[in-house]
Amino acid sequence: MLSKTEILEALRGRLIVSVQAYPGEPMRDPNTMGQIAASAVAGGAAAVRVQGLGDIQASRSAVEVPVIGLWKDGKDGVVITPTFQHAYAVALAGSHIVALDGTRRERPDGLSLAETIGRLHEQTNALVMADCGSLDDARAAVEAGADIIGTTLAGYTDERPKTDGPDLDLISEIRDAALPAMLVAEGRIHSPAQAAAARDAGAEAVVVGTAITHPTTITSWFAEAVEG
Ligand SMILES: CC(=O)N[C@H](C=O)[C@@H](O)[C@H](O)[C@H](O)COP(=O)(O)O
Repeated sequence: MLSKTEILEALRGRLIVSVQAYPGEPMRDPNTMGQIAASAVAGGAAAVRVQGLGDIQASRSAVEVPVIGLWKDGKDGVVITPTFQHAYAVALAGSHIVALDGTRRERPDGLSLAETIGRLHEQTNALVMADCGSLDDARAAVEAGADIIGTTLAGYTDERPKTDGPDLDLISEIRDAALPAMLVAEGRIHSPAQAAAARDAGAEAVVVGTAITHPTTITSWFAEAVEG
C-alpha cells in the first residue's frame, strides 16, 4: 500500500487525467472508463480522476497508479461528493484520494468542510482533494485539513468569471499564498501549451479531462472548425 507521502510524490510535477462520461452518454460504463483510464496511464498519466463508485472500482483494477475518486450527485450547487456519506463511500470503493467540493458553500448534510475532512481522515486512509473556486475557498479548505487544493471549480461558482482556458490568475494567487497543501490545476485545460502554462503559474500537478477523454466535446471542436 502506498503511503500518503508516496501518493503525493507520485503526483508532483505530473499529469493527471480525468476520465468521466456524463449521464446518458454512450461511454458511461465502468468497464469503458477503466479502459480509458488504462490508456491514459499508458500515455503518461501519473494518476486518474474518476466519477462514481463503479468507475472507481473498475479503475482500481485497470491501473496501478493512484485513483482520485469522486461522486457527483445533484445538478446545482454542491454536487461533487456533496456529503460525508458520499465521501466515505468514495474512499471505501478504493480511492487513494477523495475529491470533494471544497467551496465555502453550505453542504447538503449540514456538516462543515472541516468536519467532513476530519471524519474522513479519522475513518479512512484516503487523502482529500478539495475542489475550490477561489483563493478564499483554498485558504478555508487548507484550514479544514485538505491535503490537495484543486482549482476545479474556478468559473463554476459565483466567485470568479469563467475564463476561456484555465484560470491562470487563480493558480498564481494560490501559489503566492504558499498554503501547506499541494496545488493542482484543473478545469478547461485544453492543450499541452495550457497545461504547461498552468505549471508555470505554480501548479504542482495538472488535471486534464475533456481534452483527453471526452470525444463528444473534442469532436464538436473539430466539427465547428470544419463546418465554420
Ligand atoms: C466543474 C466540474 O464539475 N468539473 C468536473 C470535475 O470532476 C469534471 O466535469 C471536469 O471534466 C473535470 O474537472 C476536468 O476538467 P476539464 O474537463 O475542463 O479538463
